[in-house]
Amino acid sequence: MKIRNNMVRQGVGRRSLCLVLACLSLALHLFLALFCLFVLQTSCLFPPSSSSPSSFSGSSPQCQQGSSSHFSSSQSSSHKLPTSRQIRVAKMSTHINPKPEASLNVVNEKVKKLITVKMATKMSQRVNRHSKLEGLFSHPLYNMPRPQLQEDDWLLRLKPTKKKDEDSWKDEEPESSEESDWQTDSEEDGYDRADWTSSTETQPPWLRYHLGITRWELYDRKDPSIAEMTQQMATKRILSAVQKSGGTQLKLIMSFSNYGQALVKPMRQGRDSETDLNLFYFSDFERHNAEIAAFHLDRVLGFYRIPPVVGRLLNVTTEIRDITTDQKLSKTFFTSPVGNLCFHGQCEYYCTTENPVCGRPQVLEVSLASMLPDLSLAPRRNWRSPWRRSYSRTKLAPWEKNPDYCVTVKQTPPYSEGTRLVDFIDMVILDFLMSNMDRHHYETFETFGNNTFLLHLDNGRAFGRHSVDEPSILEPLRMCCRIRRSTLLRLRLLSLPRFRLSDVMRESLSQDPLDVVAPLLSEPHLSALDRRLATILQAVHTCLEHHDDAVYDDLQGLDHIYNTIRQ
Ligand SMILES: Nc1ncnc2c1ncn2[C@@H]1O[C@H](COP(=O)(O)OP(=O)(O)OP(=O)(O)O)[C@@H](O)[C@H]1O
Ligand SMILES: [Mn+2]
Repeated sequence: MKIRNNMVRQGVGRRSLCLVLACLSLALHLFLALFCLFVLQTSCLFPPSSSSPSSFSGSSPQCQQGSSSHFSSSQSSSHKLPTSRQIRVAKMSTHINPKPEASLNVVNEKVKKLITVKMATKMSQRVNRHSKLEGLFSHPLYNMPRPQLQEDDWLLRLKPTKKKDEDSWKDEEPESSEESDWQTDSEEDGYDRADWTSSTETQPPWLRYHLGITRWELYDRKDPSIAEMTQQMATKRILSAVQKSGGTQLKLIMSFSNYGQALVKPMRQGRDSETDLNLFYFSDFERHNAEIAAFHLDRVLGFYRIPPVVGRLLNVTTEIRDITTDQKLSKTFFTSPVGNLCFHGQCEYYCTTENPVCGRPQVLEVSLASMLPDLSLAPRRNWRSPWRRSYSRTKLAPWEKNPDYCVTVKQTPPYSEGTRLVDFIDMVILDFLMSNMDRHHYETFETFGNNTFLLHLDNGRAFGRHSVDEPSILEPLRMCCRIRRSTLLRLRLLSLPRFRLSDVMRESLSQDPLDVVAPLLSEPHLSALDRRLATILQAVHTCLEHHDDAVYDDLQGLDHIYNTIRQ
């Protein structure tokens, strides 16, 4: 009887425990469901704030409807007239493809949504933490007075609107100040309606970026258009994808509904796979994460000479195969033995079935670099680097045979005048830090003559190895012993624990949408940056011991800035 009572009591106790647990679990699920609903509703990317260096940070999120689900197979071209009436802060594109891969599309959209949610969480976490990057960018060395710009210091200028003479003005119907300078109503082919005027609020961010290019830099770090542009490249609907000719490896040009365009490089190998030591540098695959990291490094160094780059997850089916009008490209799609959608395109190197670019099963990581203004508007000059490498496996380049090579270079125009040599050394420093041996050429905007900054294009072969450094990249600095004072001071700043290059790079890269998939640079690559920075500073130190003119003083009259670093 006693035993039975005990059993009954135990039974009742267990049942009420189960009931409590069930209730708890129900409440928890309800809470989670409500929470998810809330997060998904508010999971828009944050609009950029002009005061913050963070690409996606800002005060309050803005949500908007995604663009229409209409697809077009027409190829964009630069002669088409522009679009987009308002600057939009787009949320991750949410179009639904009515075609067969609809279910896979839904999966991809979920991945994208997850990233958006994760990013929002990251942003809110970062607000509370001390930001080394913000500290760095608020330092006087990153806020130096900008040179007074003359009219011919701008790359592009808007044509002045025709001035009407006073009398005829009175006779005519006055024009609205809002009248568009560029108008299209080509919505039916997928492009936004264009209603742009000379007023910046009406222009899409990529146009404002182009209009902001000057003789001295590609963009102003504090210009909110830059963050808006990268955000749009990462999220906006893609209307066209075609192969880009030129260069050796596969690249695509993608066009967006607001007439913006990007140069796309796909992920071809694991982010952490180090380049085989037996490969010549020119045999290495390009890396999408190197293009992204190079943009961030150039910005952290205070150069602003790399077109803004951002990462994105693409759907190989709907965002490349289905929309391309490029016959050469479309012929090369195939499904791999494990069911991944692959393609290889047509180009000089690695465009073969043995070297495919593959989605998983169709999600592909890519880098998108903002396109520079069309060559017809802003022609560029291509310069051979005096320190270019030999493509031969046996021959040495001239600079490898002659220890006094720089003496000649210093006497040869354009290196004998202006800032060309120190600009070149800046590029050498960037390349040594990221171990880029592929700088055989560089470009400048023709209209600025010799007196301008150097574009640091094509960084796909950087960040290939973290375990070894490549001393030959630093040879121009060692041979010429010349460096800008402002560059040297920023390098010193970045070697201090308070800022530390690896820390600010980690933080800067965390702003990229792909960083939530996996860090864009692994820790060994980040530590390599600190190690290489120490090597550069040591090389400069050696120069300072032997040369009085090692430092090119670009801070004359700015002693207060110089003094803040010396202390
Ligand atoms: N952001 C950009 N906007 C416009 N043009 C660009 C941009 N980036 C690169 N280009 C142009 O495209 C050409 C090819 O690009 P890139 O050098 O990246 O390709 P690549 O295949 O790596 O070339 P290579 O094999 O010569 O190293 C460049 O020489 C440059 O003139
Ligand atoms: Mn290249």
